[in-house]
Amino acid sequence: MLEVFLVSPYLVNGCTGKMGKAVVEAVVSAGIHIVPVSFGGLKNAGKTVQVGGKDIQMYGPYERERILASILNDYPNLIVVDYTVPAAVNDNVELYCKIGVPFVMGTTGGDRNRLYKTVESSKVYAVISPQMGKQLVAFLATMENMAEQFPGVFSGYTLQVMESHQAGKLDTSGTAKAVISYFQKLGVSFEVDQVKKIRDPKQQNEMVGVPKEYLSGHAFHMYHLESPDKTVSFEFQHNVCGRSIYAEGTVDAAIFLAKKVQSKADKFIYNMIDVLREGAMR
Ligand SMILES: NC(=O)C1=CN([C@@H]2O[C@H](COP(=O)(O)OP(=O)(O)OC[C@H]3O[C@@H](n4cnc5c(N)ncnc54)[C@H](O)[C@@H]3O)[C@@H](O)[C@H]2O)C=CC1
Ligand SMILES: O=C(O)C1=N[C@H](C(=O)O)C[C@H](O)C1
Repeated sequence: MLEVFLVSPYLVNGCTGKMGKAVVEAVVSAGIHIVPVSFGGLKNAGKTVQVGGKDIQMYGPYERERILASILNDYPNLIVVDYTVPAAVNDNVELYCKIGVPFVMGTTGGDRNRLYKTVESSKVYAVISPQMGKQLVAFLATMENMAEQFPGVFSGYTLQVMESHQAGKLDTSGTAKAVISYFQKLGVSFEVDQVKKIRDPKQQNEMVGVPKEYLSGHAFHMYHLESPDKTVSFEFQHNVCGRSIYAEGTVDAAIFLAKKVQSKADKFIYNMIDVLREGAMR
């Protein structure tokens, strides 16, 4: 039987940011309709900006409820994509849940426990993940499997974590936090505040090896494990330059979510491992 699937229009919040722009461009090139509205910070409120060849009307923190409700009325299949800032995560999720609009949350940080509680009590469909890149999601899934199958296998090992991102990144890597949670299940004693964050472009280029052209948009991660007697060590690295891997994954997440909404799936909250497992990443 042929699958009947209505392509949903997407509204991308934070569309003037690095990820917001990359996602709008990926959505446009996938031939999906962009709703020409976006919620951002105060700086752009009231402005019309050009992103991905579209004129997009920006709104600040005020009037958001009225605007989003009216957009959902005009576009009942709407999917919201959020790439804003950690400080906006919880307010945004509360708004999406209040209005009842399905959303993809790519923004990291904020109070993650509160975020999940809000979504759980609202029965709004959502994909929430600090990492949208297909191969990186597969790495997270592998770590999750190892932690489930061999809990405690790295007990006594010491862990060092380094992450380097563009100077403007406000929080500690959400991906590193996820990986650390798996290492904790594997028996390693390590807290997120022990992560070495590198935000200085000179150090990033000279010490970490980030190419100069990607200093303004990169995500390099290194995890080094060592046995108590220092005779055994492990190192995991994932280094990403640019934004396209996440933008493509976000489009996959939004298409996946639209299908879940339209099929009235029993489960409401998904992560990218769910999207990958269902074969929904191109
Ligand atoms: N899930 C994933 O795979 C990825 C997640 N990210 C996350 O996405 C988020 C955004 O990253 P970038 O685009 O690099 O940041 P950015 O700083 O380039 O963009 C942030 C955007 O948020 C807007 N903004 C500022 N204050 C706001 C507010 N109060 N409400 C709504 N919008 C506001 C800014 O105007 C800007 O458009 C970060 O949390 C980052 O960690 C980034 C890359 C991949
Ligand atoms: O801010 C970024 O750039 C990134 N954020 C995500 C995170 O915090 O894990 C994903 C990737 O590291 C890029």
